[in-house]
Amino acid sequence: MTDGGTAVGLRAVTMRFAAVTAVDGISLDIRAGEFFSMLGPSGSGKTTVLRLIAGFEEPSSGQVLLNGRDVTRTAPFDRDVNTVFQDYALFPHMSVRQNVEYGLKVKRVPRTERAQRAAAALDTVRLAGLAERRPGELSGGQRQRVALARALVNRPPVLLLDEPLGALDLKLRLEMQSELKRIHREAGITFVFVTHDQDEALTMSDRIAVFNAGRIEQVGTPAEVYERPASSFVAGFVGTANLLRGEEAARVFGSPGSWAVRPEKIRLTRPGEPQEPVGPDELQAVGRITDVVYAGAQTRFAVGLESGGRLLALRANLDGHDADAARLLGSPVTLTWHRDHSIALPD
Ligand SMILES: Nc1ncnc2c1ncn2[C@@H]1O[C@H](COP(=O)(O)OP(=O)(O)OP(=O)(O)O)[C@@H](O)[C@H]1O
Repeated sequence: MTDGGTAVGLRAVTMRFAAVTAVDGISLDIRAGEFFSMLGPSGSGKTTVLRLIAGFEEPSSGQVLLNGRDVTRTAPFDRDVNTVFQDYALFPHMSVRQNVEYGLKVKRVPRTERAQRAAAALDTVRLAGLAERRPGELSGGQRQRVALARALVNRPPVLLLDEPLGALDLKLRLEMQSELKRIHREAGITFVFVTHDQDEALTMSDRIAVFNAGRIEQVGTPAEVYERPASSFVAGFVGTANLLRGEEAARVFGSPGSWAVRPEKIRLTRPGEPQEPVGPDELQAVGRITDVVYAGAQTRFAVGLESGGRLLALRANLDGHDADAARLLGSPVTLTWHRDHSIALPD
């Protein structure tokens, strides 16, 4: 299934709810086998797009294609997709195994095959040992795995996941992120994953669509979206933008417009500190530290530039000296970065 064909296609899809345009003319191709994330702030239309793909909504205009077939007016149960929701929606009175088998039973799959497929799905999510428990006897992460197994047992070519990790605490969330990646690899099917968490999208996805107000601002690999954001919105939503505009930008970047540079690309040095030689392709700006945030592994410095504007710089806490970095407030500093890391933005 990783043949790179198109698993899901959207053609100029618009969805209006009374006065609200939730989805505004979106076109998109999701390739078979990819881990595709839809990332954006609350209300940007991600869930609505997922529901349009699942068939829970019919678009006001445009087309939805699954595996090349127009399914715009096809009922959800006639579409080759399964959805995993954030709230799991498990049956509390059934065992884990019964929950997983339920969909197959409805489809009248014979008992032996049902048992085999449920066992395989529970193996995939590493829950084989808990098959006879009820959902109430499981942790949040385990319940999420049951929900996944229940979808995987149908062997859908496309799995839709709506913030499936949203209810988990941070540690469990990180664990489930790598579990989901493994399951995606092993199942070899297309995952369409909705999240508002940029770290989650960056670490898990083959490609990301960044949503803003019902439109897609950029589709690209995590590195493309992070290193080469297509708009100020993307630069700000995925990572820290460090945006300068107009005259302030012109003085630092050498030409007007909107420019950004990622904080970790900036070298911060104080007068008297040993300086690496400044290369011909490096840009520099001078200013004073206006804020210091010690964050353990790294320290975040806000620097008010002499030429106007503010840039954030990150410094890895390599020698532990930043533990008392707050004393550096007000210190003059020089910021240096390679011009390849200057990002010109169209807006
Ligand atoms: N059934 C509905 N009736 C009316 N408005 C709706 C309906 N569903 C969604 N909307 C509106 O459409 C817009 C997009 O909603 P959607 O749920 O798709 O956003 P989202 O990006 O998934 O947000 P979140 O991350 O909060 O789930 C919002 O303004 C929302 O209020």
